[in-house]
Amino acid sequence: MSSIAAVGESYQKFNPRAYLQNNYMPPRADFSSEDCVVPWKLRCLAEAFATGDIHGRTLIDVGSGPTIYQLLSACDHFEEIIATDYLEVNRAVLRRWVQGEPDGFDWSPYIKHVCRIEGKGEQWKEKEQKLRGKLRQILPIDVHQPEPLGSQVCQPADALVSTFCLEAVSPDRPSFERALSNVTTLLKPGGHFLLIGALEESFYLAGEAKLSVVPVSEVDVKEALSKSGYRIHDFRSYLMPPGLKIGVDDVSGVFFVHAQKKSVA
Ligand SMILES: C[S@@+](CC[C@H](N)C(=O)[O-])C[C@H]1O[C@@H](n2cnc3c(N)ncnc32)[C@H](O)[C@@H]1O
Ligand SMILES: O=[N+]([O-])c1ccc2c(c1)CN[C@@H](CO)C2
Repeated sequence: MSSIAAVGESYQKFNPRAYLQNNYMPPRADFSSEDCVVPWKLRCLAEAFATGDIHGRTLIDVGSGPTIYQLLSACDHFEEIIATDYLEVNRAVLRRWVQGEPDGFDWSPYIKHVCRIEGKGEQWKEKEQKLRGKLRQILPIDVHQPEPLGSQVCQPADALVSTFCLEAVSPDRPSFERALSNVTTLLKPGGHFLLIGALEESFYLAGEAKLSVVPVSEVDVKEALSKSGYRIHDFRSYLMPPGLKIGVDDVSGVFFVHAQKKSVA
């Protein structure tokens, strides 16, 4: 079995609820301290969109998983947001959230926090409804395919977001770079890409699943982006404090990149 096929096989055991419990509940989701990793991620995204440089008709989120936090600051700047994931179990979690089904994960602390740091006086229920209204497509994706969205005819998006996907689904660095190149075909020239990921991580747990991760450094990420024809506007790193190393992975830190796909020269 190819190493990429092995990755796909390992994801069959991925448990969304366990994944959310591990990464999106306290201690990693502690909104009382700006030093905590989840507020840091939300601030990076809010500040990137607050520049006003990133806007348009369509934004695609690559490898959404069972989470929506990564779209909260985007939803004011795009008419349509397309979420994507490899697993139906994750796409179903997102569909249930969009439909407002009661038994899902409680994202309200995240929505309240983003409304607070955006400082526009927006009510959290307003932002929740706005995102639900814009999240119109939840599509299957495979970043290892040259056309990651397959036959779904999608005109290139104005922007991409992707959080903790590429390194978590690539068996090695060449595969990581190819996946980035593949997803870049989804983005129009001049389009913006907001990428968040794990630094120097080799595995993470999601219930029964133990997923392999290709360890990447800042330099690796910058090199991959440069090879795929991006200009980097902003690159930030967060060092995972010992108190947030809770055994669910061996992540050393988190990176945030605001990159722009060069227009054809
Ligand atoms: C670590 S999770 C990231 C979830 C979410 N974006 C976040 O910020 O927590 C990685 C996601 O990549 C998805 N995935 C697995 N294989 C993939 C592939 N070949 N192409 C695209 N996504 C894939 C998984 O289903 C999972 O939802
Ligand atoms: O600290 N965090 O907020 C956080 C959130 C999600 C994830 C991590 C850390 C580390 N592992 C990745 C999967 O490779 C998923």
